[in-house]
Formats: sequence, structure tokens, C-alpha cells
Amino acid sequence: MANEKPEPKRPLIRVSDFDFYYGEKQALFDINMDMRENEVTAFIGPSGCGKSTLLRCINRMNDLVEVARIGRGKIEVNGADIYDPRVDTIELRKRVGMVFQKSNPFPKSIYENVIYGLRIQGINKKSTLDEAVERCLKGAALWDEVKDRLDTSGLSLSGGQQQRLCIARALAVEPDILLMDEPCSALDPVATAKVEELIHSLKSEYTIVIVTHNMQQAARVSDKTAFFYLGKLIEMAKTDQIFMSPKNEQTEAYISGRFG
Ligand SMILES: Nc1ncnc2c1ncn2[C@@H]1O[C@H](COP(=O)(O)OP(=O)(O)OP(=O)(O)O)[C@@H](O)[C@H]1O
Repeated sequence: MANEKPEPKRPLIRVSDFDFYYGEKQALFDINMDMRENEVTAFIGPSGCGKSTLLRCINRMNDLVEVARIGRGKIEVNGADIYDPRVDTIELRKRVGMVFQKSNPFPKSIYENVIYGLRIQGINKKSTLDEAVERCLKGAALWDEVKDRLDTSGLSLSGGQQQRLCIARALAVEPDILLMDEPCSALDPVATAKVEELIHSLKSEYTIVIVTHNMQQAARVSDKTAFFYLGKLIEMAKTDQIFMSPKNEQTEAYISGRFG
């Protein structure tokens, strides 16, 4: 039928009634949101509003912060509570990969950087590793630039190439979800455009959550945008709606540059 609405995508990440603290300081207040499969969700909002905190809660990176604790609520990935004590965080982080603000290749060859996670899993068969290197570097749109020098150091690449190498490394363990914490903030406009194109192409296979300070970037790459302020989720909607007709006055003030 011509007017039939497309099936809504499945919520792969669900945050419910979520409060989060660093010591006595509450950083997130009563967060409720879904992030859907094969969509890019952007987190925006002024500095210190809790974007990175929530992102890091989605693969339990905050477990590494001694004073960090959940006050209330839960986060589910694919229907399973990720804070259940039986969850193996190493397995979780394989399914929920992370790309950081500052690219962090290891002081190893390009080849070894890509397959680092596979070596840790004990995979050493050359044909499997060769295949993964090609697949992931192609997936990260870097293959053509480096295929003739896979043995050179990852640190010899440009900043934008290093960031794509880190994305290739995240892809190697075949995650379902990629969390990106300001992945372009250290890149020039040309490298930024490449990473943005890459984000766009990756969403057919992955569910992506990106923290960005750059509102044009949120508008360019994301399907949904979530605006946070002082630890609260103020508004989340389709990106076009957030940028063209936000419902909340604070969202409107932020996206029009009146504060933040
Ligand atoms: N490891 C930590 N220990 C204590 N407090 C922290 C820690 N990390 C973040 N915070 C606090 O939690 C609040 C939210 O910080 P968070 O980094 O999540 O914000 P953000 O929106 O990502 O900010 P920015 O855009 O500047 O990166 C801030 O008040 C911050 O000071």
C-alpha cells in the first residue's frame, strides 16, 4: 500500500529511569530513551551536561571510574540488562565498541592495530587475520590509502587516517553498536568529512551513537538527536525536527546559539 508506514526500527539500546552519580554528585537524572537499530543517534548539549557519561554507561566504561555508580534504573542492549552482575564486560565491549575523541592507535603496525582485538581472543590464523584486515580497513574507508604499507606503524598515519584506523580496529571484533565520543574534534575539515561519510555508510550494518559539539555535524550525520542539559534529557526526536522545530525552549535556545 502506498501510504503504509515503514516498520519502526527495533530499539537496540534502551535506557530506563536512569540516575547516575560520581560520588555524591548526580551527573544524570531520570534518563529514558531508545536508540534504534541501524540509526545514528547524536547526543548534543553544553559542556558538562552528561553526554559522555551516558555514552560511557552504554558499554560500562564508567565501571573503571572508582566513584561512579548507578542510582536507579537500567540500560538494556538487545533486551538484556547490561548491569546484571552476570554480564561479562569484555564480551559486552566486544558488542558495543568505542571510538574516542583523540585517536589512540597502538605503537604497532597498521595490520596489528586492526587485528588487536582478535589476537586477544587468541585468533592467530593468518588467512583469518588477513581477511579481517582487508574487510575492516575497507569498512573504515582506509584500505586504498594503506594497503601497500600495512607493515608501517599506525602512528605514521595522519590524524584523520589514525581515527579511521581506530574505527577499523573497533570493527574487527564485529560489534553491533559503535559509540563515538567526539570522533572528529581533533580533525581538520577534510578528515572530518571523510569520517562523517564513513559514519553514514556504517549505519547500514551498525547502530551508532555519537557525542558531538558540532551541531552541523549532528544535523549531517544523525537520524535522531538527543539534547541534554544539566544531566537531563530535555528533548529527543528526529534530527530534522530538533533542528527545524524543537518543541522545548531550551533546545531552541541551544541550537540557535543563545547559550551553551
Ligand atoms: N570521572 C569523573 N569523576 C567525577 N566527575 C566526573 C567524571 N567525569 C565526568 N564528571 C562530571 O560529570 C558531569 C558530566 O560530565 P560529562 O563529561 O559526561 O559531560 P559532557 O556533556 O560529555 O561534557 P563535554 O561536552 O565537556 O565533554 C560533569 O559535571 C563532570 O564534571
